Amino acid sequence: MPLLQAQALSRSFGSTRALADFSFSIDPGEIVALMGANGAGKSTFVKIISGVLLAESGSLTFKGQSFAPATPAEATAAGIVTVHQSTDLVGIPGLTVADALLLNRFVDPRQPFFVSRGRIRREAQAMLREAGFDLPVDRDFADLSAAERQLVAIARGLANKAELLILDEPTASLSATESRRLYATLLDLKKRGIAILYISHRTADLEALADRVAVLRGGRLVETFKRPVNFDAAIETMIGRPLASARPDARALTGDPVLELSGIRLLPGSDPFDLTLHRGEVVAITGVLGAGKSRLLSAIFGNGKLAAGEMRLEGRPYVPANPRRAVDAGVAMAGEDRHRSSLMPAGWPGESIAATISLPHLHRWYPGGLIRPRQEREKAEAAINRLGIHASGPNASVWTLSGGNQQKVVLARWEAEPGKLLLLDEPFQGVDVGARHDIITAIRSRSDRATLIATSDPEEAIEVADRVVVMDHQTLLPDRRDAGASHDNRELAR
Ligand SMILES: Nc1ncnc2c1ncn2[C@@H]1O[C@H](COP(=O)(O)OP(=O)(O)OP(=O)(O)O)[C@@H](O)[C@H]1O
Repeated sequence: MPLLQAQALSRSFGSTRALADFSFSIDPGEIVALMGANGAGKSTFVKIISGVLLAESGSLTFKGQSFAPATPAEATAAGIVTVHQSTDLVGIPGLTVADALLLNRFVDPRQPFFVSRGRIRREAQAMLREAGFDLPVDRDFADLSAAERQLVAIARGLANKAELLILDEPTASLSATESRRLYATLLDLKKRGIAILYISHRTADLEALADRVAVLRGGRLVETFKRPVNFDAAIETMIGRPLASARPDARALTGDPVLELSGIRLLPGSDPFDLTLHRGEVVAITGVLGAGKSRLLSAIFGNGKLAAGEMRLEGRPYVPANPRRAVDAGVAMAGEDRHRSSLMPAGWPGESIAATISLPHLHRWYPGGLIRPRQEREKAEAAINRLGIHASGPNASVWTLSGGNQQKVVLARWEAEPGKLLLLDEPFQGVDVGARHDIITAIRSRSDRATLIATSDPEEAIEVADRVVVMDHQTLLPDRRDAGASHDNRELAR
């Protein structure tokens, strides 16, 4: 008997059919992946089975019983646990691993939880033992790696007696090593009969884990692929057309130097390094979380100071006092955290796609301070077509878009603009394979600027860049620091 069965589920938002006649089932101990372009309806399905949204029609059964959770608490009580990325707890000072594990209990008004530290530690240790994870309960939660935080979130879910675990892009910010650790844990849970519904745009994840891959397009289930999955065919089914060769040839470095970094120390004690970016070139920096990738990009963008070293932009000394100065000098950046740094809050006047795209350009496009809505709309329409943004139009709120489509709007701000240097920090988080390919093609077609991309995914680095450099402990790895040699870093990046 299937653990969960969905029959002809449908759900619309205004004129958008997010899910249409969607039927699906998953057995105990099975890992099924949902694959679909941005906006295909994956999250909508997950929200219906986890009690966040109601379907307009269709039905669900769970363990043979009819099932229609009206709240997330109801779904969790039945054994359906959704693991969200647990980065949100990082900002709470003094929170230990034990606290993070038992957090739901502290805030549950029906079950006040006034207990000693000793009991909190013991309960947390029991939860970790039960999950089979080895984590120190007294460590500061903020000091954990992204993979460890993910494990805390899973252990919390399992303590709720999960029978179906839903993971939405759990590896989005994990390095290859951290991802492999997570795979081993998930395969172990599978052996124990727990079913896992897995959403990811990384084919490496699906290759390692999925018994079946269910492909969605336009809210419908179009095809299910069994292991061993032919991913080329699955991707073609997902985007509805063949994907041209995904790995562009690396090009020779013929352009002039655009950015020259010499003797850079990111922190006072870290090792110095040099790096030169040439016009027309795309360079990717990869490395584990905390290696210093974001710190370097931020410093180049005028956010945060270098401990030592010199930067030159087109041959001239470059010392940006702040991001505004960096933009004026021809440097643009799309940051890692789209929610905090890139989108206007819902309900603000600037939350439309058109306004989001034009916001940072206002002082250049409208020197007189005049907003020209028509121009703004045209820019947005062009971006919607170019990047395949799934939206009702340029005036749609960015908050009604699926995660991957929000990310495309953030990229659209700079991707087609003139400039000397484009900095992208984890630019493809949540972006589907088809769209990523189109964006990479657009980025690589620019011969007038250099692009520096930070990504935790070595495969992505190899796919996008002419050169891959590896960062660790706030420095670029020795012997591979600059031009020429760096092609070999493809090997190293793996
Ligand atoms: N609250 C909402 N209001 C309006 N439209 C919505 C809302 N939630 C989802 N949609 C629309 O429903 C469609 C499906 O969205 P969904 O989030 O399920 O896609 P997804 O497959 O999870 O995409 P992604 O890979 O980008 O996360 C999209 O077109 C989205 O814009």
